[in-house]
Parts: sequence; structure tokens; C-alpha cells
Amino acid sequence: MSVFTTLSLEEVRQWLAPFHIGELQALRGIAAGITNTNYFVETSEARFVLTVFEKNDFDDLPYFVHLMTHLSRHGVLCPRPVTDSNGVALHRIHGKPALMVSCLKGSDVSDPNLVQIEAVALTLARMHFAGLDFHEQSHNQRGQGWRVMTAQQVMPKLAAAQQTLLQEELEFQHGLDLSSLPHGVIHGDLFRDNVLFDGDQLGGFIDFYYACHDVLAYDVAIAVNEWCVDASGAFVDEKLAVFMNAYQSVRAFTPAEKTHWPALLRRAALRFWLSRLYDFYYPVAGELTHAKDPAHFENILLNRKALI
Ligand SMILES: Nc1ncnc2c1ncn2[C@@H]1O[C@H](COP(=O)(O)OP(=O)(O)O)[C@@H](O)[C@H]1O
Ligand SMILES: N[C@@H](CCOP(=O)(O)O)C(=O)O
Repeated sequence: MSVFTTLSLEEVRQWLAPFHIGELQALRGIAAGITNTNYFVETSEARFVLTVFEKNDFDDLPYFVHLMTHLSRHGVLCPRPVTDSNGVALHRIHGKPALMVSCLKGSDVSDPNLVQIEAVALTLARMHFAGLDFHEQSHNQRGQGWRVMTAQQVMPKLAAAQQTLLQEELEFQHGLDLSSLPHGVIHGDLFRDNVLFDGDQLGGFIDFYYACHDVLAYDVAIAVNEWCVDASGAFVDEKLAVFMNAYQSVRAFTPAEKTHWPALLRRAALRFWLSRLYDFYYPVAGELTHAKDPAHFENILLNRKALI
């Protein structure tokens, strides 16, 4: 369960008054999700999702609110922040930042089919295009500095072969110059639990809180490492081909992106191997309801190294 902040119908009714979005009819806490408190809010006009941010400072959030507003205005399927009569989307509730967004259709799929994979790839490419004229920039919270710091923390916990793998990969990634690759807005965490489907119809991408300005093809690498693999982390060729063809039908890779593609797949594997290792070795009591397996991304990293 991930409802950390309990809200009553009456306080949400009062909180909603400046939004002019109809009469509150129902409020339901959302169990899925591990970071924030989320509620489905149903009014006489529409359904919304209210997020109470449990960790972020208020000042961290305008970038994400502006980004989702920009993307949804550009036709990207994602939550659209709802503003009050003064045009303000971010408010507070129980002293914590709170945001209401449109409710997307559907639910996440654990075993995506080829039609769904194609839809994810097309939407990602459209998102990358739509992000090109979003002029705010945010750095990657899971970039080089974070990699080095997190590796230092987990390194002593690892077996010798893992330490070597980690050390070599950090050095390899540190030595790359990706400055010639197209940069823009990336989602940064486009996992299966962050995409909603209504049947084969894509409802939208959610959870933009790792979005930042980074290498566009790195976002593609994160996605294919998640959407196009079997249980061992090896690519399923058919899925990978569908994803890459669909993505590149909208935005073809540049020669520099093609050259660096294997390294980007490794960078994407390293990022999630590290975060899962950290969560595994430093669990926060009562916080992580579904510990995710670090070995999966260790396997992916080993597999992608073997591709080069
Ligand atoms: N805009 C939305 N529309 C529909 N459902 C949503 C929306 N945002 C979140 N959800 C639902 O809430 C769940 C948790 O959201 P998520 O952003 O993953 O939370 P957390 O940041 O706490 O991990 C999602 O799995 C999804 O079911
Ligand atoms: N989707 C990721 C979790 C998000 O990253 P984190 O840095 O917040 O752990 C995963 O499945 O590992």
C-alpha cells in the first residue's frame, strides 16, 4: 500500500473548490506506486489523479508540471496538470506539494504484445520531438555524479567479479563523449509500470519524475532494455525490431547515435543495476514494497557488453 497521506472526502472537496472541475463524487487511494501518495478523484465532470509528493521539495516540481503541460498540449499521451482559476497547478495539502492531473485510460501490462510495443516506441519518438521546443532544462538525477556516488556505496557489498564489472563499466561510461548525439527531453524511466494501456490502445506515459535533458537515444536504450527482453534480459529480436522500426519511422537515428548505441544500452543497464543494488543493500524500512531484482540488470549489462 502506498497511501502515506490519508485524505478525507471533505478536505479534498474544500481543496478542489478553486479548480472549478465539478462536484467531488468519489475519492479512492491508489495502492500501486512506491514513492508518492496517489488518489483517484472523481467529480461530476471527469476523473483525475491527485498526487501528494512525499519526498520532493516544492521547488523541484515546476519543471515536471511545465513539461507535462507542454507535452500534453503537443498531443503526447501523458497526464495533463489541472490548474485553478488563477492558472496555478501546484498547491499544498497537509503541507506537502500536491498536483492534480488528468486521469489516463488503462492499466500497466506486464507482458506487452507487439502492437503495444510499437505504440510505446511511436509515442516515445513523438515525445522526443515534442520536447525539442520545451526550453526548460533539468539535469539527470541519475547521471554521472549519481553513478559514481552510488557505486561507491554498493561496491563493498559485491562479489569480486561484480566489483570488476562495475568498475570497468564506470570507467567505460566515464570515457564516452556523447556531446554530438541529439539531446532533449527524456522520460528516463519508461518501464512497463509507467505506461498505461486500454487493450492495445496506449492510454499514456506516467511518472515523469526522472524526466530531464539528456541524450535522446539513451531514453530509447532504457525502453528497449525493458520492453524487448526475455526473462534473462536477452533481447527478443522480433520485439526489438518492432520497437526500433517504429521509433525510427518517426525519428531516425543519426550516424553518431548508431555508433554509440551499444554503449547506450550498457549505460541504461548500469543505471538500473545500480539503483536496484542500492535499494537491495540499503532498504528504507517500510518503504520499498516491491524490491526489484538487481541481478536482472546485471545480466542485461553482461549481455549488452557481449554484443560489442
Ligand atoms: N494520470 C494517471 N492516470 C491514471 N492512472 C494513474 C495516473 N497517474 C498514476 N496513476 C496510477 O497510479 C499508480 C501509481 O502511480 P506512480 O506515478 O507510478 O506512483 P509512484 O510515483 O508513487 O511510483 C500507477 O500505477 C497508475 O495505476
Ligand atoms: N523503474 C526502475 C525504478 C526507478 O528508479 P529508482 O532510481 O527510483 O529506483 C526499476 O524498475 O528499477
